Amino acid sequence: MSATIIDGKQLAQKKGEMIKTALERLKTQGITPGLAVMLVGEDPASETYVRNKQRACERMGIHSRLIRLPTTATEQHLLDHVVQLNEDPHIDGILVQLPLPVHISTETVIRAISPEKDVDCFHPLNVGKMILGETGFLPCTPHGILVMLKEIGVTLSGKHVVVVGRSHIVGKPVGQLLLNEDATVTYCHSRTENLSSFTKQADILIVAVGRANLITEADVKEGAIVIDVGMNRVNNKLVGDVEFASVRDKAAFLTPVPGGVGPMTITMLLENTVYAATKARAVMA
Ligand SMILES: Nc1nc(=O)c2c([nH]1)NC[C@@H]1CN(c3ccc(C(=O)N[C@@H](CCC(=O)O)C(=O)O)cc3)C=[N+]21
Repeated sequence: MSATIIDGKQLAQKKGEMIKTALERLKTQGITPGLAVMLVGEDPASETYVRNKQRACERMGIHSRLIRLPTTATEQHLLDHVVQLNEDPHIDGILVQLPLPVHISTETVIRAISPEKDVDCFHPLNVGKMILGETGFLPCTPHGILVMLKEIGVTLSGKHVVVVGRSHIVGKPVGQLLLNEDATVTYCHSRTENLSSFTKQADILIVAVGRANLITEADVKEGAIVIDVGMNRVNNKLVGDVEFASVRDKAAFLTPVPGGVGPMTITMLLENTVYAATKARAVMA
């Protein structure tokens, strides 16, 4: 069997059209949602991601503002900017690109972002609401994955989802989102013993570790759905955490890297920005 490749780029475009319609409606009410992105330092991967986010905003007609700070910026300096953005009526969403330099506390900076403008859904208040299944922001990458799974029409209720990785940005929240969809969720991570014995049980395998080719065909059940969240640069080429060529012959569905989860992440960020704007300005999108 050769897996159906889930085209994240195409799906992101399709969802993008819907967001565009909402934006046009907002425009007629004189509203242009605004997103502020803060980038500290010069990490080349972060530069690429931020550029992609900005381009997406431009394409959609979302006002975007990039705030660049040098690696040497102090935590207070960053916090001052966050406070300013919290109060800025033109800004509906604030995203602080991670990772931050080690001398800055990520936790402190994220807590400083107004929960109403937290389009990443990283603030503890929004994380809590998400876990409780309350309405509000959903984290971008996990939400993008959920949308992909819904698009292929899989029933999530009762399915065994195995998540490899427990980061605050992908692993932990994606498991919680799928738990809310009545999936049975197993978390694996760097300390898991006999990883393969778990991954082979997965109906849906989500890999978000950051290690090229960690998962091979031997780790996957025949007919599984495999979602690859990895972004690894190997010999100047972007590859995921899943060995694409071999897993493709065993899985029923597989997401590519690039062109899978990445583009969906950006589209969900735009959706959150529009959501923030409609909430803040008490209008219907
Ligand atoms: N506060 C914060 N929010 C984030 O959402 C966030 C972050 N920090 N730090 C880093 C990760 C990573 N991330 C990606 C987004 C898009 C692509 C993406 O568009 N990828 C393209 C390829 C990009 C390329 O060519 O390098 C693709 O997969 O097709 C990748 C990775 C968001 N993150």
